[in-house]
Amino acid sequence: MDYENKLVLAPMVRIGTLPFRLLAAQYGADITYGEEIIDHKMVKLLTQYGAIITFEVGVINYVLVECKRGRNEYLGSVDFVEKGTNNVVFRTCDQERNQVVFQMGTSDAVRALTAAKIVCKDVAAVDINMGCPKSFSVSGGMGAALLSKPELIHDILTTLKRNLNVPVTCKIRLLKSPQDTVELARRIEKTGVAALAVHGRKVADRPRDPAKWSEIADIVAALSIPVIANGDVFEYDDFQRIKIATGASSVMVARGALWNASIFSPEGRLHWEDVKKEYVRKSILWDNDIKSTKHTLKDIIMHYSCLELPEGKAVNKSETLADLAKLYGEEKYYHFVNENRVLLKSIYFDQRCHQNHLLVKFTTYCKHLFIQGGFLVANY
Ligand SMILES: Cc1cc2nc3c(=O)[nH]c(=O)nc-3n(C[C@H](O)[C@H](O)[C@H](O)COP(=O)(O)O)c2cc1C
Repeated sequence: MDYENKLVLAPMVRIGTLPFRLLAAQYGADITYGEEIIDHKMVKLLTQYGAIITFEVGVINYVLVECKRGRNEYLGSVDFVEKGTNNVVFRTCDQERNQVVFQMGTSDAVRALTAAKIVCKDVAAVDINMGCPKSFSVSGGMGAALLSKPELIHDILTTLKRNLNVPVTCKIRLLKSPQDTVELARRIEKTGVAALAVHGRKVADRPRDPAKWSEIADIVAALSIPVIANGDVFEYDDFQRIKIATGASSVMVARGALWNASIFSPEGRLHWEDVKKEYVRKSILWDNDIKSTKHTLKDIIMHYSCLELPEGKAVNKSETLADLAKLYGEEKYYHFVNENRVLLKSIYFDQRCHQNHLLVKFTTYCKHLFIQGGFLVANY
């Protein structure tokens, strides 16, 4: 993975699922971070039987339950599914294999490595979130809590770096003084990370406080690894502005992309209503989780309009992707995608039963063009 001159979609909880990442990539994002996933979601210690590894802690026998990786033949995706609940914790696909970053929340090197090993063959890089100020993260010793524990940072990053074959990075916030941030960044660089993303705000700062690009510049000047600058990029021209102001190798954008993912397009932004519709179609195509789809739509609507208006209320009331398809006039598309999924899956399985590998390969290829390409379906 190359971190020079890249436009990067920032990690965003409940937003950065597969459809949103592909949307950003379609408009020009080079690297797309997934939403933060807590390592506990990938690996669990349970006091029950029937799992992969058992070991003793004190007098109790624990089992390590890992998320199961599988190809979803319906969608053409790779799913990591929580055992027991069958909830999809992380969904990706071959199309984004070389640009998707798996971001993780962790407070423990061994657990982080166990979780990262489950996904590392399907992603371009693994990143550790060291900036989240939310109490859920900090109280669990994750996110911004790590910023005051350089030994633990070192432990986590070196453990991942030594044992994974993909680049390892982390994303930090600014510390109280520029000197402290630079010192921490230097320690992080020594762990061998491939790049460092810096959100130019301090832990106590609010999103409305201006990002401190000059303090990102101090870090860039002190390091030789690529720095990814993040904070207050709202227009395409801001990519260049922040690069010049900080000297950073690459630029990461969160809210600017959430509100209009076509921010990455050098040809200029599309109308947000069109981008939103494209997001709905991609959510249908990849059978995105309804809660996350609604959450993303509500964030977009709140920015441009108001949730109390009819569209916002209708999104709130929607219970399924079919409801959203109806709301956005995408019913034909919804039925087309779902009917053809069933058809392609049945051909695929039929042929697999006959063990005709060439036919299976051909059908998989057609399916790839047909379903994953999205454009064929989207133009329907
Ligand atoms: C809705 C939302 C969710 C976020 N979730 C994450 C996350 O999962 N991991 C993370 O490191 N930062 C997360 N952030 C922080 C952003 O990645 C980014 O650092 C911050 O918003 C500053 O960038 P911006 O000024 O371009 O918005 C989130 C931000 C937003 C707005």
